[in-house]
Amino acid sequence: MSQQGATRDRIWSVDEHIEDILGALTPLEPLELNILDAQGCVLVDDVPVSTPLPPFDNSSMDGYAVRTADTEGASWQFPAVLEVVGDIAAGTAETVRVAPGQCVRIMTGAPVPPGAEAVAPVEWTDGGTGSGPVNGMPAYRAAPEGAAGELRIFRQVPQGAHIRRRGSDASPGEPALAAGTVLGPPQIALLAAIGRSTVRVRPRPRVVVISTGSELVQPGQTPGPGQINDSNSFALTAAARDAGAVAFRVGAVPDDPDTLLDTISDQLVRADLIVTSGGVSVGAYDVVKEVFAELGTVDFRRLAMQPGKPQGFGRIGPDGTPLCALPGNPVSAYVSFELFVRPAIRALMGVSPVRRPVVTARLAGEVASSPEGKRQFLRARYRPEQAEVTLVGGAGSHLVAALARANALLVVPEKTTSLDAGAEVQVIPLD
Ligand SMILES: Nc1nc2c(c(=O)[nH]1)N[C@H]1C(S)=C(S)[C@@H](COP(=O)(O)OP(=O)(O)OC[C@H]3O[C@@H](n4cnc5c(N)ncnc54)[C@H](O)[C@@H]3O)O[C@H]1N2
Ligand code: MOO
Repeated sequence: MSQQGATRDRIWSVDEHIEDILGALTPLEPLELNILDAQGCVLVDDVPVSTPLPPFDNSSMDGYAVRTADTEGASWQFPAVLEVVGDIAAGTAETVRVAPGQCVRIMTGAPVPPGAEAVAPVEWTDGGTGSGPVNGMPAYRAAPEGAAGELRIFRQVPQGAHIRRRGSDASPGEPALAAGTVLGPPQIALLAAIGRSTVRVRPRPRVVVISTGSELVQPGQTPGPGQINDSNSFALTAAARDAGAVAFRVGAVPDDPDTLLDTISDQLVRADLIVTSGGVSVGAYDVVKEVFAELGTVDFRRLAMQPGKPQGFGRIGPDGTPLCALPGNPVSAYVSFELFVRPAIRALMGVSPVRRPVVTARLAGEVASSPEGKRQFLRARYRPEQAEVTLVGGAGSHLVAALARANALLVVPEKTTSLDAGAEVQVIPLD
């Protein structure tokens, strides 16, 4: 057999294909992004705390800033009586000194005035009403007189009570976030809190999704005889977004080499990765294979898996943009995406682990037969509470309705040709 023939006849394992794809990719160059645009991205540099958090001593309660000695022994029968000498709202810059026998009305988040050592919540006081404890303060506009007058405090106020100290959450020089952190909402909160408006991250890859097939029409159009709706471009675009990419759905291109080449050439400018579906098998109109096999930079292989046997991966265009050519059957395209494209997107983002976790579960029902020598990915419903998994639909790679009812893939290893009910199996949850 010729060398070429040997390569053509070779069957590659799922793991070999994943490793070849990952080995060919390097994370995208970092970009300075607005912190919200950086959501889900990986931080490239350590971010130190640049400003103390909280930035100044402030009150954690709506109440009165006091000198603690003035409240010593205060009780319901013998309240401390203090003069209210000011009113500090959050955002106020001016400060009033609290002298012995005085207090200042203060709001949550407002700076603690000099002289004050603690805050008495308004509920510990008469709120200046001259009667018993109150539940809150009247609005300033309705009762501006609440900012002055006499206040009774019914409890002794401990030193430092209800004061959030400057720097008690984070101090300058401490690490705020380490390089490699994936920015979720709490991390974005911290960046904003320390005053960072932008941050250097590996950006989300821009993924262009193109489906191929002259039989395809777009949802909303009426399929003619022999035509079907293009579902892959939607599934793959959604899956790319789910994996963290910025995805562009180009839609369906007919099985015409020139149209496909023109379309892809137009898309290269906005693509870090191109994903195609269809046209990779052995038919006379398998346009993706026809176009890219000729260029020589995309390798088409058969894998020992079901669904998803025919696969292509390589580089195209002047910048060597990576391209994943997935098979057209809807379940094959989706499963291939989960196994190969999702890790590729995560590798480009610098996120780890790149692969979805695999869990062990008990099989409810049986797998009557599975092809020997192929790793089979059956659609399934996984119930984590019971660590149990049930098959959904059959093995056919056209079963898109069953796919929509599944939330996991059940992995049947290459050497396994059937599984008994109750068997311990490997499951890839998809959510
Ligand atoms: N003689 C052989 N025929 C086939 C083989 C083989 O080894 N020898 N492999 C089969 C396997 S396995 C697969 S998977 C498919 C892969 O085919 P292609 O990637 O070339 O895909 P198409 O032929 O274009 O389409 C296959 C199937 O999927 C439907 N399809 C395609 N695109 C979409 C879309 N965007 N949305 C919805 N459905 C789509 C298409 O209509 C076909 O029914 O080849 C087997 N054949
Ligand atoms: O590999 Mo195909 O994906 O079995 O239908």
